[in-house]
Amino acid sequence: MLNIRINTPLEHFPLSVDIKIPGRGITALFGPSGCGKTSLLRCIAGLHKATQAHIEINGHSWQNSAHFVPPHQRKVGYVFQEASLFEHLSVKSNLLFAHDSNTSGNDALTFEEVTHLLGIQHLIDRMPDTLSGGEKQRVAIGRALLSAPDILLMDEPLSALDFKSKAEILPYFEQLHTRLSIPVIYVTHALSEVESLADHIVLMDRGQVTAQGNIQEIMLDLASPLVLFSKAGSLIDATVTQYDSDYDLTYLSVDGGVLKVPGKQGAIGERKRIRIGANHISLTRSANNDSTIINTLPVTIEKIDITDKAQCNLILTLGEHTRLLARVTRWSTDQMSLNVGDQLYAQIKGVSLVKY
Ligand SMILES: Nc1ncnc2c1ncn2[C@@H]1O[C@H](COP(=O)(O)OP(=O)(O)OP(=O)(O)O)[C@@H](O)[C@H]1O
Repeated sequence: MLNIRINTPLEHFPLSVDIKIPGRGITALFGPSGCGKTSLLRCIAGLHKATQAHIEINGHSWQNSAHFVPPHQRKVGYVFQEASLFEHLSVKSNLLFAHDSNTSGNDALTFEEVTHLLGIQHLIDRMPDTLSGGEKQRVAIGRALLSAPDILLMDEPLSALDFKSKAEILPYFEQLHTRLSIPVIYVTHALSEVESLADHIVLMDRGQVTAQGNIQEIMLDLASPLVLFSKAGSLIDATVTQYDSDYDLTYLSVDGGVLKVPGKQGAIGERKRIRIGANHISLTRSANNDSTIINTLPVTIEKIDITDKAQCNLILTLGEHTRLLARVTRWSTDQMSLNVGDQLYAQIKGVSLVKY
């Protein structure tokens, strides 16, 4: 567990945060440009000495009013936008540069594990200038991990990469996600990265935290800024149960029903995270089959929130414990006399798989 309380001036506003970050999993730090995300990472790493701070990781204090642990004594892996590899050293030498081989007692990853997880075994004899952007970034992540850090800080690690390299690197991040037993703080502007990688989220604006918590819950919190995004939606857990080769459809079991998605989407039993856009849900009172929409699930209205004159955000419960966000017009809410507690059918027009 990471406890961070910081109050320190920045150029235009103070950085004033009180955050608790779980001891494992990926926490996305998300917010507009200039809101203080990098400054927060620099304070955690000790690269910026906050005037008032209480930074504690796994019970060890890195900073409080009485002491300040210098950056080189903090076990931090730091990955930047641009992979800053030593150009005159081979990939292997880059990886071994800060390798701490005395840490085999704890849960640190070995050289073989890191190169395997990041798919860079075949690159170790190459020089950095022969690598693609995505490969360089994977090596930079490997180097950070091999220093056996207590925390991994990633500052927009994909933003300098083109679309193809991003798509290539994301599955490796996913692998890391399941294997790493240290907390990762991942700064990004891209909601799609948050949705596919994050377990937790800290939303920031002008140096302040506007929401923090489990990503699935924050996306459904009607008071959170994420709900107001035009691309607002819900993330739900699913398991692959069947593949229909006649129609090339994969069946995904979710709490409260089954969803069908086009194509072959993984092996039976594989767990997936799926996203359902709030604008992709229509509500009906009967489960009619008279539609081209293939996914219809029974839901109950838990909350209705009038967002503006035209639209309402609805929280729907599905199954035992799953909730969905739906955005409908205020006109239809009135026409259908929708009320909290109503049992309806959600016709789901688009389901996307966000986990690789
Ligand atoms: N060492 C510093 N001292 C004072 N102010 C700083 C310092 N470093 C950055 N700032 C200011 O703090 C604010 C936040 O900058 P920061 O780089 O932390 O934001 P960010 O959210 O990471 O932005 P981006 O997403 O564009 O990278 C900016 O106004 C910046 O000018």
